Amino acid sequence: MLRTVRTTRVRAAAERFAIVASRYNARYVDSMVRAARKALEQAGARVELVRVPGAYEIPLATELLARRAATEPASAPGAILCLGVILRGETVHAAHIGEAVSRALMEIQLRHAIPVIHEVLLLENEAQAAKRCLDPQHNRGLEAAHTALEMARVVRQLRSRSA
Ligand SMILES: Nc1c(NC[C@H](O)[C@H](O)[C@H](O)CO)[nH]c(=O)[nH]c1=O
Ligand SMILES: CC(=O)[C@@H](O)COP(=O)(O)O
Repeated sequence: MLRTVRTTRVRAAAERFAIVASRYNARYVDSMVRAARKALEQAGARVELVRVPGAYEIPLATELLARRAATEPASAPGAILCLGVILRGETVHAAHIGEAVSRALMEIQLRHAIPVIHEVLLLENEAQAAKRCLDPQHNRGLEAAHTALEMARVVRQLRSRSA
């Protein structure tokens, strides 16, 4: 008897990534968001975008996304991309924000074992921002997407080895 075997190709669920991006200096941050989102979606990923007022608010949204991943594994992102632009002004406020955000993002990454991609840029002036956010050759949002894709793979591989 001829038996037909029907193979069902089950598409792996599209990998998820989250982007947390500040609205401050939106001309530059939005360009990074567009580049990151395009690269991730071209890689077949689904992207959740969370916008916050300024760079200083990025860590809280990142922490809440990481906590949700712990209680809802299906929502766990392969990585969280943090995008922002901090421009130095007349005071040390910019440096304080940059230092606090960098420390917080590293703590979140290690506490939750979720890659947190840090592209919250502390810059001297708009020329530096234009080069890193508007120039396709140097767009740090694209860099963030590539790093996110690679780190998601690294974490998957390490977890499968220890399983
Ligand atoms: N000056 C910039 C800020 N300042 C705002 C802070 O991020 C924060 O929203 C405020 O201190 C209230 O908590 N934010 C940026 O992202 N970039 C800047 O250049
Ligand atoms: C990083 C900022 O918040 C920036 O706008 C602060 O500017 P200033 O140091 O001139 O108050």
